Amino acid sequence: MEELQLQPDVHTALVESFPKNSSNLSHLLKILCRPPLFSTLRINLQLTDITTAIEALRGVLAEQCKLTGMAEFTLYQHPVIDDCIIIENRGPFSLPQVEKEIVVDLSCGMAVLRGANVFAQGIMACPQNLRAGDTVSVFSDLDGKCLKGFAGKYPGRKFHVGNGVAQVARSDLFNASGGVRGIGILMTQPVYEAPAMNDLPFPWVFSQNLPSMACAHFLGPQPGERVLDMCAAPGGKTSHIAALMKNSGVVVALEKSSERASKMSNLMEKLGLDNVKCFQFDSTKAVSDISGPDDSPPYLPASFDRVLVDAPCSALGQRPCAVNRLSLNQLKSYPVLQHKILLSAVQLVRPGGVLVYSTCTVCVDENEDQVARLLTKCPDLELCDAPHKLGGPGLPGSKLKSELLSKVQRFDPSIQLTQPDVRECYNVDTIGFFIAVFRKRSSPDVYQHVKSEGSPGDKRQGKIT
Ligand SMILES: C[S@@+](CC[C@H](N)C(=O)[O-])C[C@H]1O[C@@H](n2cnc3c(N)ncnc32)[C@H](O)[C@@H]1O
Repeated sequence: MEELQLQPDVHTALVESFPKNSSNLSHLLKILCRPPLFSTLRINLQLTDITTAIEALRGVLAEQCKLTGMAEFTLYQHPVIDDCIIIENRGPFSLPQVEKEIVVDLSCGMAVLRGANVFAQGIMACPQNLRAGDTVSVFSDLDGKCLKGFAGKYPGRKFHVGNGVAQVARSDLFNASGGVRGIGILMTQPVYEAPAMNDLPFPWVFSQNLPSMACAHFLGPQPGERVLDMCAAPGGKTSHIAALMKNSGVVVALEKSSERASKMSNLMEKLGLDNVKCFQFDSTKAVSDISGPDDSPPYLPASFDRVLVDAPCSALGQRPCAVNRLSLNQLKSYPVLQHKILLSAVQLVRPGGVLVYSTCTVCVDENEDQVARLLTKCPDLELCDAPHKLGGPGLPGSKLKSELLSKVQRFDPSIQLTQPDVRECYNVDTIGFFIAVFRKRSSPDVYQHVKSEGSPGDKRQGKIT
């Protein structure tokens, strides 16, 4: 695949929204098609230390490599984000294609590019005579048109993601009982070599992109505080925040989708994080003059020390992504929703408290322009420097004042890598992402409910009357 494919009107809108002199959008769309050259893992340092974690993970990944025949991977700790382990991936490799072809759905194809094996449920087409042990070439269906059970060589648009060894026969894949589960193809020669991250056998490890890890660190939650995560499922950042708080204080996690909220709640239980309270709730309605019972939403203004808005977004920073079927209406809906959630967030954070806004998209409307809009609407908000500089500055030519561009962090994988050593590129060759950190100044008329300067944590202890 050459370039991320978008609906034509979405592509036009994106081109028009990008400041003309600031970035090469076409180069960015090419990079978004490829996986990052690093995988990252977050370690819960409450449960283990980083040296032990690296040693244990090295052992597990070495076993994986023995099975696939790949060379071992290099692992090391991020120099600034102390709970982050970086793994160097490899590729792209130009590979021969073999006679037997497997076609997988697009999401499975993208997962293979990031190191996954092919799960049996992801297989759409395979030869009539496929047997366990056969060497196969794996292709990703581009248009979502390959029907499940197709036999023979699929003639539609597809691209090669690597070669592997079938673990099952065709008869096990497509049968009346819905087919087997588990690994269908063990990827021995993927176009990009990366470790398989699912099912790592340790309770202290969580597969997470570097900018996502940065969000919780930039939020800076402290043990004993009250923290709100307004768009929380599946719970990656919530669980990170809870771990950084050493499982003390309270993390309230709101999620609009009931299915996603319930999965998140199960994840928190599995991770043993008892300081998290999960609620299915619409965050645009999370602030009210009358609070919910038993610390459930909605909440009074200024109820939280820190608030994270990891907003619903167009996700146009996700990598690798060969095709995005987002409609123009969907694209246009995100800035409006994000602004509404942010306005609730601003009310819910206490004076002096911290608000972090993040998206996994490259769209200016959802990033720099959203920050500019919020600052105009909320004079009591101040854009701050994050504790670490990992991403680059905001896009010049956006609505954000030029003197503020260095305060936001845009993770733009298309920017020219200047470091000669690949090991220095892990902060750049990431998914596309954006983070802004705000602090709220005191503004008594807006926060008339708050009768003391104490933190909301104090309120629970009866210190605010
Ligand atoms: C980018 S995802 C969050 C990812 C999450 N923070 C993590 O790190 O795992 C955005 C989430 O916001 C949810 N969402 C969308 N609109 C919402 C709303 N009005 N209130 C609360 N959650 C919402 C979506 O269902 C989605 O799960």
